Amino acid sequence: MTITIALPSKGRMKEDASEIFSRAGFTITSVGNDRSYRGRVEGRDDIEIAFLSASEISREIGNGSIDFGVTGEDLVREGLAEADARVEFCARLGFGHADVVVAVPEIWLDVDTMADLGDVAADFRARHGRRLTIATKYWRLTQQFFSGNHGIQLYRIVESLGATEGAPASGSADIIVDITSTGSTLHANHLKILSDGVILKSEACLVRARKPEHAANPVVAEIIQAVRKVL
Ligand SMILES: Nc1ncnc2c1ncn2[C@@H]1O[C@H](COP(=O)(O)OP(=O)(O)OP(=O)(O)O)[C@@H](O)[C@H]1O
Ligand SMILES: O=P(O)(O)OC[C@H]1O[C@H](OP(=O)(O)OP(=O)(O)O)[C@H](O)[C@@H]1O
Repeated sequence: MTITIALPSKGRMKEDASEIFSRAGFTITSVGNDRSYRGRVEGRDDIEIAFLSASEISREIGNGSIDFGVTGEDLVREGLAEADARVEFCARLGFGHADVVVAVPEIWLDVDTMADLGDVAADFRARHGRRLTIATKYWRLTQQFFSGNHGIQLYRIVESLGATEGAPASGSADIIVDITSTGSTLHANHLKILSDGVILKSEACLVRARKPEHAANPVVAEIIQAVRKVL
């Protein structure tokens, strides 16, 4: 059985992901021309490479159409219910670091923790005639964290597909859940992270779709071991 590994075709993870595989002894070349979305590993007919975007990789790993992928943990956990049952996080690769955080306007001086935010959410309708709104593209992680971990039920998610940090200033939401790496975008938008508001510390991971046939395939273990060795 051929094993398919999906690597980011563009974006911030592309170079680092290919580099790790070449250090691990898998030299990747594109099939056809440089813009091709398929590749191969030199000297290996038992491995295929697919070049996809980081978000596509998390989707394809979820439906099992690829065996391995390199993508952000945030994208996998957001894209997949029961992620740990369906995929294995084989290795954390040390790049693509980003924290998924809850951030509120800096001027909310009395709000520093999720418990404080829970109090705000409970009073919100009485004070403002509507629920607290959260701008995010991380629906699943937000619901798990607010409702599951912190018992906060009174909020409404407003879908944001870009410039999430601008939502409180523009009035389209009260607070946000988004990723941050240097913190400069939050700072520029006068937002602060709650002290216990880090939902997930994400980085690029080697992820495997859990498939029964992998147990009998030595190439699967070989790939995991070779990558772990160069970290
Ligand atoms: N500063 C950052 N901004 C956004 N994502 C970051 C940042 N740092 C690391 N990442 C991680 O990079 C991944 C997203 O990468 P990228 O934007 O290249 O992929 P994508 O979502 O497939 O791209 P696109 O949205 O253009 O299709 C996520 O896992 C995210 O956590
Ligand atoms: O904490 P910081 O270092 O400021 O980084 C965080 C920001 O970077 C990303 O946006 P980016 O401009 O990269 O665009 P994207 O959302 O399209 O990836 C992300 O969506 C945040 O807005």
